[in-house]
Amino acid sequence: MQTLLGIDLGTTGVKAALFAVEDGHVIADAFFEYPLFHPHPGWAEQNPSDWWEATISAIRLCLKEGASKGAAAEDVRGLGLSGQMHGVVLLDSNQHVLRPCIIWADQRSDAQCRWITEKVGASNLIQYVSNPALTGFSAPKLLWVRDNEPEIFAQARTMLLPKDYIRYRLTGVLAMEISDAAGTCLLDVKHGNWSQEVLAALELNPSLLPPVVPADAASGSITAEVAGLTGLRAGTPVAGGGADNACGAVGNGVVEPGLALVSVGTSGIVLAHSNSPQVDTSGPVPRVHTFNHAVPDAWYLMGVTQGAGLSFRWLRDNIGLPERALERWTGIDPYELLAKEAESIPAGSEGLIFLPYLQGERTPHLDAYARGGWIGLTASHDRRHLVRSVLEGVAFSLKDCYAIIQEQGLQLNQVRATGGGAKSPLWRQIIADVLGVELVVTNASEGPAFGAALLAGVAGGAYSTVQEACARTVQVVQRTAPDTALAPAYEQAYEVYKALYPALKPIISRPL
Ligand SMILES: Nc1ncnc2c1ncn2[C@@H]1O[C@H](COP(=O)(O)OP(=O)(O)O)[C@@H](O)[C@H]1O
Ligand SMILES: O=C(CO)[C@@H](O)[C@H](O)COP(=O)(O)O
Repeated sequence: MQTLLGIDLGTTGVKAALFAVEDGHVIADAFFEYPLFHPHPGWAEQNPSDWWEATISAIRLCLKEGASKGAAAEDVRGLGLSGQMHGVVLLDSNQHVLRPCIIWADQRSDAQCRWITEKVGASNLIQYVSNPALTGFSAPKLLWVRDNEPEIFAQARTMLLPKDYIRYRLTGVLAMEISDAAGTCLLDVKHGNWSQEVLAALELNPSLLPPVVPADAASGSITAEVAGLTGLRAGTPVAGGGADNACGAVGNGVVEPGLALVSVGTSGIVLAHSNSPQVDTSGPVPRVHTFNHAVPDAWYLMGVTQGAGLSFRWLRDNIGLPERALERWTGIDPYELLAKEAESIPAGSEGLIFLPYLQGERTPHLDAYARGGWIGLTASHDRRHLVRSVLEGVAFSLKDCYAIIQEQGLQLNQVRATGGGAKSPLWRQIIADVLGVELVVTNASEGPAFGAALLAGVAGGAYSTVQEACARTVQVVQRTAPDTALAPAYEQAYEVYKALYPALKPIISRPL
């Protein structure tokens, strides 16, 4: 059987999944977690060596399960990589990692964002890279290292993004794939090459950046050493792959105008496919990002909620302790138990509002220092209200993203839902109700790993284009219609939610 292997290097862990070329069905999968470190409030780091070990373990386990079902490792036609965006991995002249990766969620580089904006000029920056300087992006993180760890920066010869580091370990090739490179704030997103203007203004040596490679073509192949470690055939092609959100879009068939994606992972996003690199010009600074898609000559507009699934995970780990304990004995998913409790509370959580700004916020506030919280607590609220209000608060933040995307004049015919949070029927329903739109779920249960595998299929010639790959393999399996009877309750709660950030900004937006 001809197969494709997709790897998704997420924030929580890495997934490897094996798919049939013919119809995209899942043959086997494996998932390994790794730690996330917060050495200071607002900082977020991971160890590339943890990613690498987990990736090898996931590939081995996935291929073992595949072999037991008749899918031999030697028949893997190609491997595709997807990963969390924006993280900075620095390598020295021997390609050794110099420090832990500063990941997308890290908020330490606000001063560097202001410096970039001043040096390049706010409007020039939009002209050159189509996006403002935000703490989430890579360039400010790189400059933070230059400003604060000069001895490490002096040794740095190459900057890679998380999944591109895994590419290097799998193939020996140093490259940055285009949809991920778009999130560095150094890529000319309109033309798909490094912005020499921005590099010069920031006094960055262009040799730090590896070549930009396409998403749907081979970028290298599995080395003999990795073949020995995993059972893959040496020489198996490794496609460029894509940023996790771009691969999530491909895996869900969001590869043409009119389609949008809502993803509830650690972060939450709303993205819409676009055939041009259009930028949000309705405010002083673009509040949604313009990035290259993993589809050639296409882009997407994307709004980001920094703490979507993160908020629910925080609640599970700090308030859902009984459910966590029960999980150890019964294996029952604590998220499901907590969501069950929330079902008994009416829409709007009886006036309790949660602000999900646990690691700052991007869309719409672009505020690295924003902090979260509950507002409106009364003695009649109980734990169930806490849970429901978290799910609703994340949905309100996604509505902020969706509203700005709608303002861009893109015709949106269908919104597809994906990510760990979208597995929950209650959370999906709340998001559909709050956005006032039907949410469609596809068979892409493996999310970005599926998209990455489809890109490998295009690279290896199994499919002629990304669109053809999606047409052959992606199907709609479920629809969640908005409950119009609940619209007034949610609209009322959203009005309060929207008023809270500006009112509380002087108190909740303070350097950490
Ligand atoms: N059964 C579930 N019900 C509701 N939310 C869930 C469930 N399982 C996972 N999640 C949410 O999904 C998040 C992880 O999503 P995932 O797409 O795996 O994230 P990432 O790509 O960031 O690692 C968790 O933080 C949690 O909030
Ligand atoms: O920073 C962004 C997008 O700009 C995040 O979406 C990261 O790409 C991480 O994604 P998840 O791990 O939450 O899926």
